[in-house]
Amino acid sequence: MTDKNRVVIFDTTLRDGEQSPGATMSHAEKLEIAQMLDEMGVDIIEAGFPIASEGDFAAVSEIAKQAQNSVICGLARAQIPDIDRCWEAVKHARRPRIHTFIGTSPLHRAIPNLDMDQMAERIEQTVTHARNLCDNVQWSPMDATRTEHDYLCRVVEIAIKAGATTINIPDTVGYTAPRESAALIAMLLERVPGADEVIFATHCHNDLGMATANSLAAVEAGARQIECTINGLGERAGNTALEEVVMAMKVRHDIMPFTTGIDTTKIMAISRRVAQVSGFVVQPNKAIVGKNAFLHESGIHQDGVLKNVETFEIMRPADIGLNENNIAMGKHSGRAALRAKLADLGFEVGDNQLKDIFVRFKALADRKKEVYDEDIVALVQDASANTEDDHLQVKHLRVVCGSDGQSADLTMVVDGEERTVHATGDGPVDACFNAVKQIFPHNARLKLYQVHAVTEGTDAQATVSVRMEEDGRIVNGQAADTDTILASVKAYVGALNHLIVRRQRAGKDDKQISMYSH
Ligand SMILES: CC(=O)SCCNC(=O)CCNC(=O)[C@H](O)C(C)(C)COP(=O)(O)OP(=O)(O)OC[C@H]1O[C@@H](n2cnc3c(N)ncnc32)[C@H](O)[C@@H]1OP(=O)(O)O
Ligand SMILES: CC(C)C(=O)C(=O)O
Repeated sequence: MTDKNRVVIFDTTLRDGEQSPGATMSHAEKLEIAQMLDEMGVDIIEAGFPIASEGDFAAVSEIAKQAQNSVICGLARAQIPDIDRCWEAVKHARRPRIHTFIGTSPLHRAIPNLDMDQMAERIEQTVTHARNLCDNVQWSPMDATRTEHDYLCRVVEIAIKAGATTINIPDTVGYTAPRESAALIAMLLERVPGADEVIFATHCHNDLGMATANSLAAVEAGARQIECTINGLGERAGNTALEEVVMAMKVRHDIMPFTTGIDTTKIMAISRRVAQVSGFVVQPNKAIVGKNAFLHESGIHQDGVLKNVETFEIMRPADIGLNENNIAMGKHSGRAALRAKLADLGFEVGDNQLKDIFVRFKALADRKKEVYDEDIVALVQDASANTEDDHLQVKHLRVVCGSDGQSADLTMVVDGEERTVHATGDGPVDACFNAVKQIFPHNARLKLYQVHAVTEGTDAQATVSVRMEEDGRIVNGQAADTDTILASVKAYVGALNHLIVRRQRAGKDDKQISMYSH
């Protein structure tokens, strides 16, 4: 890399992001997100942890084959079988990378029960092994920010000598603070022989809400790779959010004169898609991608923005791909306007998909006075979440609720066969879910049921997220409708459809599925 101020963006949405409990993505969803990351200019995609499961291995291999520009990286413990498995998956990429790690702090050294010398030897062996397979090797001392400085310098030097080309310094538990984060990188650059021949990376978690600040401080001290995820997805309080560090360096280029290869106009589209496939809704006041990030509601702000937008906006919505070209959508709009609106919102759809979304759009426009951008996003997401190929489909629902009790009459199509049941419950949603369970008996546990109004007004669409768990497998379902109860049933059924696919993929035979469904 020739430009000394170019910061490499390493996205780990598909690895560390997917480690958030419940954020598991399907194979197809991972491929789609990887393609979006590749197209938006992410330098390195950490696509998964190949030894973790057959599914992870398959996803990393496919992403490696599909990637056009990004380096494709897989994670491996400091163990030879992990590294071999990782290489088997990433070797298909035009530009593969192996990322191997081990916890170096006193707390983490105790886990594999290695003393300082034994661990140093393990690092030397495993990094050498990785480098013999691949000429692009990243090494991480996990929990670096709680590792003794002398020992950290010693092991980083060993990793560099063994052939690591990137040294990542993780703040695994989100413990550091900006000044300390900068000082740690500066210390390593100054003390470790060979430090100037590798790239130093920063990998921060957000437990104290400082991941973005800590990452940027590390860059100011000389790190040139930031590890991050879309929407800050990740374990516990998450990882550094890609959109935050990238936009911070763009907007405050005057004091942080660093560049990235990211096409920032693609941020909104990928943020929405990651929120949908992970089931992690973005909080409205989230920096950059929150629904309110560019909204001005109070009079003084509105007055200021009308007179000069810069009074209350430090970046343009268009910079992150937010539509400023307001084509008003309603029941008189046609396919051309819908296609243009979808493109504005970052959705490229084929003719068949457009046809399907258009039918749903017209049905919505008939029911709703105004159709907002958020409604259209919900519509697209609903269309891609619930399709005609699904094993279970909701055909008809009638709900009775009120002070005299609640019941549901539900008709569903199960693998082509129509079934109708009547069920009661503790509330209308409970009655509906009981009806679904009568039609498709299962033992999956409901882990999350969340309703979110897409826009204001009593005719607003509701997006409903459902998360379920069966034998450690976690699946999500999402749906949108102006009828909250119908959206709930569709989301619940969507999660069950994912579960069926997961069971089939895990080798659980179709017999069991049909046994449950009779
Ligand atoms: C900070 C991070 O994000 S690190 C990445 C965390 N991500 C994940 O763990 C997700 C994927 N993980 C998995 O699927 C599983 O944990 C596997 C497949 C990797 C391992 O599964 P298992 O063999 O059943 O081991 P288990 O998870 O119970 O315990 C982890 C083992 O790895 C060892 N280990 C953990 N990290 C490392 C490391 N970096 N290098 C070498 N060994 C390690 C532990 O010592 C323990 O081995 P031990 O029981 O012999 O002491
Ligand atoms: C594997 C490492 C880089 C990690 O995810 C962490 O330390 O948080």
